[in-house]
Amino acid sequence: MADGPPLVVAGGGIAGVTCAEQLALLFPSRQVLLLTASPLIKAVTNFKQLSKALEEFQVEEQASTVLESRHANIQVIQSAVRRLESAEHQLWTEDGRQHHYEKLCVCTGARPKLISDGNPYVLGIRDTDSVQEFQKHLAKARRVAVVGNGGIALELVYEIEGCEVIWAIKDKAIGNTFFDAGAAEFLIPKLAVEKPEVPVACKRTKYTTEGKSETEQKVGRKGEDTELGSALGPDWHEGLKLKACKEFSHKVHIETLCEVKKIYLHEEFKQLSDVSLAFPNGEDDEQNTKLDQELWPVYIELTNGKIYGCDFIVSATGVLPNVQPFLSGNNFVVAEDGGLKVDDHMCTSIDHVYAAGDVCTASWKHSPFWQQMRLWTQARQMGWYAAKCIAADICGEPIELDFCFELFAHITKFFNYKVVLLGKFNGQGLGSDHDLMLRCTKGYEYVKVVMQNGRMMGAVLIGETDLDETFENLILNQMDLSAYGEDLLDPNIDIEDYFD
Ligand SMILES: Cc1cc2nc3c(=O)[nH]c(=O)nc-3n(C[C@H](O)[C@H](O)[C@H](O)COP(=O)(O)OP(=O)(O)OC[C@H]3O[C@@H](n4cnc5c(N)ncnc54)[C@H](O)[C@@H]3O)c2cc1C
Ligand SMILES: NC(=O)C1=CN([C@@H]2O[C@H](COP(=O)(O)OP(=O)(O)OC[C@H]3O[C@@H](n4cnc5c(N)ncnc54)[C@H](OP(=O)(O)O)[C@@H]3O)[C@@H](O)[C@H]2O)C=CC1
Repeated sequence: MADGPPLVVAGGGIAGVTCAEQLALLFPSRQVLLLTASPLIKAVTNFKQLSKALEEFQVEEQASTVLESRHANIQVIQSAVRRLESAEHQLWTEDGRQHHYEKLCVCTGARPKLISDGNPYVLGIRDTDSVQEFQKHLAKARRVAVVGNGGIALELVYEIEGCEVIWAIKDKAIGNTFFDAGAAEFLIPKLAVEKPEVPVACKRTKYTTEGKSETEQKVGRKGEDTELGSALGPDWHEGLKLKACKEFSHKVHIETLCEVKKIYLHEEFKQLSDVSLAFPNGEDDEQNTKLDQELWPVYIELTNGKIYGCDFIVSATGVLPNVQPFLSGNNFVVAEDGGLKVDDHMCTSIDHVYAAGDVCTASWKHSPFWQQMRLWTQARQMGWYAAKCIAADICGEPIELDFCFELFAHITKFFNYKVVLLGKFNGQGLGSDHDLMLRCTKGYEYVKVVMQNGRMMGAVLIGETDLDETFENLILNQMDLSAYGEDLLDPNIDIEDYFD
């Protein structure tokens, strides 16, 4: 192996592992060091490009030895980075060791941004440990409050069974990070019906811990330290028991246009006089009255004046990039959302330090159809592209921004529907200067396209619409579609024949 300081990657999630693997392939005779706080790493397997922008892959939690056996030049050190001395090209890990680097890529992910830190009744969901904690609480729960209106909240309210859910959202409609009110309206009826036994199959990223015995999984988990593991991802809830003690499927009560004003532990709540508790769905039935005469472990007061008792609260309120060990003594430029700012070569503001995945904020001038969202797909793409940029820098070669940053494309599943989001799917950044076209068949599909000057800028496709690839092409080629008018979404016209 060649002499000289190694190429170092910090973080064993999708971004870090993809970056390390790509570096190992690009520089087979150089040492690549992967420093990670978590004992298990996340590897992408069975990667398939479904179309120009949509991709499918599986993610496996693996022991670090599996990665080392795949790449002889990768060494994994399970110890968190504690300090970076960028001027000296060196960093220190928790185990007291010092590591020199030629190039460093920071891929330390993010952690839940909780509405209340240190409250034992407020849980966040990020990694295997936090899910186990959640499951433990849920098993005995009668009522849980979910705060937030993004990906985790959408998944949880649908997946939780046998427990009342109070869902508190800031917005008028559910799922604000992914949907508009129309799509929300389409999805809501699913909360009133039983969950199907067999979830819909959908081509997209999938999360597995296959190939590991239960013992290995236990051994692999971190101990009592407070370090975060890698983020979970698609289908993390599949195979998990998210069922509480009651016999019903869903019982979700949504409180819109409100935030959390205060959280009381039951001792504090008992001291309050003159307060009355709210009932889910406003029902003052016998059962509810009986429930609310009991003491709850925790009470949540909303800005709309209502107070609900519950067993615990899930704060599904977004993430904060894990940047702390890198900031002190270094002049990183940090974006408003707390991420390390990176340019179109994934370079941070510090020489020879790159960043990728949830920890970074893409601060280049974006393509008109792309935006950053902290998602698995983007973590993989950024990790891969960061390695290419590092290689180009070492070899003194130019490199252009990768095509994957041309078009935002995300496949996921909500409420057991396949969901595809393309481009400016919510008219992001377009102001009022855009039109919407809709096609909706209740319980079957919801199609929305965002148009500007006759060109397609984005789309939301819920259900089996088969329009993914055609719309992806129409957004990318910016064809003038004015002449087609409403025909564009006419279900009796085979749109693919027009454009393929
Ligand atoms: C419950 C849940 C469901 C999700 N569902 C989806 C989904 O359906 N689709 C989708 O696209 N995305 C989903 N996401 C988001 C997706 O999981 C993340 O965007 C993605 O995993 C981020 O990858 P990453 O490598 O940047 O960070 P992470 O996966 O968070 O990995 C960060 C790594 O850095 C390590 N680390 C942290 N600090 C240090 C340190 N100081 N030194 C060394 N190592 C450190 C951690 O141990 C970890 O290994 C979901 C996230 C959650 C929490
Ligand atoms: N299927 C998928 O693709 C999934 C993706 N994920 C990803 O995992 C990460 C974590 O998910 P999640 O935590 O749901 O984050 P998201 O960013 O998806 O959503 C956070 C939500 O919480 C709201 N919020 C923020 N602060 C508060 C507050 N103080 N009070 C009330 N609401 C608040 C946000 O509103 P506002 O936007 O107005 O600030 C937003 O609705 C995200 O990157 C997400 O994209 C997670 C699950 C599934």
